[in-house]
Amino acid sequence: MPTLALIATGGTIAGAAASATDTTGYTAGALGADALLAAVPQLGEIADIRAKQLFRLDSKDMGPAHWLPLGRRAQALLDAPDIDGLVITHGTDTLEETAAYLHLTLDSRKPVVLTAAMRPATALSADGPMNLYNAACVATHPDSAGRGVLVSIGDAIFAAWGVRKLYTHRLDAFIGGPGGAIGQTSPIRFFAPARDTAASTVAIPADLKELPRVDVLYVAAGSPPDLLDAVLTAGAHGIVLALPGNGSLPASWEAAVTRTIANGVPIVRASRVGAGPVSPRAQDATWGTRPAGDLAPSQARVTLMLALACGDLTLLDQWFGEHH
Ligand SMILES: NC(=O)C[C@H](N)C(=O)O
Repeated sequence: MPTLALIATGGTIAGAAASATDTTGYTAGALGADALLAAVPQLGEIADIRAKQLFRLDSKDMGPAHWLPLGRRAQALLDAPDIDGLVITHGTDTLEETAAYLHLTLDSRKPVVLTAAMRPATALSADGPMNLYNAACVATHPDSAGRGVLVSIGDAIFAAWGVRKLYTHRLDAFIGGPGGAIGQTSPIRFFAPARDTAASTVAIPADLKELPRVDVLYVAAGSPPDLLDAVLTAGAHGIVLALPGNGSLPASWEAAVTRTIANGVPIVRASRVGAGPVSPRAQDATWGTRPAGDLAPSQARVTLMLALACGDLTLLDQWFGEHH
């Protein structure tokens, strides 16, 4: 029987409310890893699971300060010869950021699967137990190896790269590139063959205490470019613009963006639209901007933080340009 490590970080999957019909007024992360496992005795049929409670957070309160220890803990478990795969339970709100961080920093061919839930564990028809079960099935499946970090939620499997939460309430809240499906007739099916994702991972400096600050600016119709000054004054080392449409930079922003990049602060063109890639434009060469490709602003920010942490912005051209 395979051995899986489970890292529990909180989220709605571990949420508890006062009543079974309350799906909004609950405390995320109230239940520990043992309670999550106890709710799914069937897990014992597919793996020997070793659980570790790392955080008990609503993922709205997670950030770079949590990614660093989570990543180090995950790497140590993946390096252990007696561990065959890793499942991480997480809140849905910032799951896409943690997934991107782990995807770019974990160095292992063993499966790593994040899972979450949209209803608290105490709810009628809670979705967490099935999601956890499915995540364990994915993490023990031979086809999951070498795919980088995966996300399993709502009977779907997503690659971490490009996954995003699109719906505030739906149980299948996430979208992403072609991943796979989990169903009754064909238990686990990946839509594309595995690719070697090892080439896209980076080794962050072992003594790194914090990731460089990168801010996301939401550019609404008529938003003034002096928003850039606000985040630069606050100490941003990089900026991601959540721009209208296909990462369309308003004419009124061009001079300030070009000047900011010339002063050594990289700027990424992402889109505030909920789905679809941002394509390269000829003007990127003039402005110095980089298009975010398949990544939402949230994941583009993580990627820029890591490139800055490694002191190598050329990593961005590889990361934004590729499907991982
Ligand atoms: N569905 C959820 O998990 C939402 C919750 N606020 C969290 O991200 O922790």
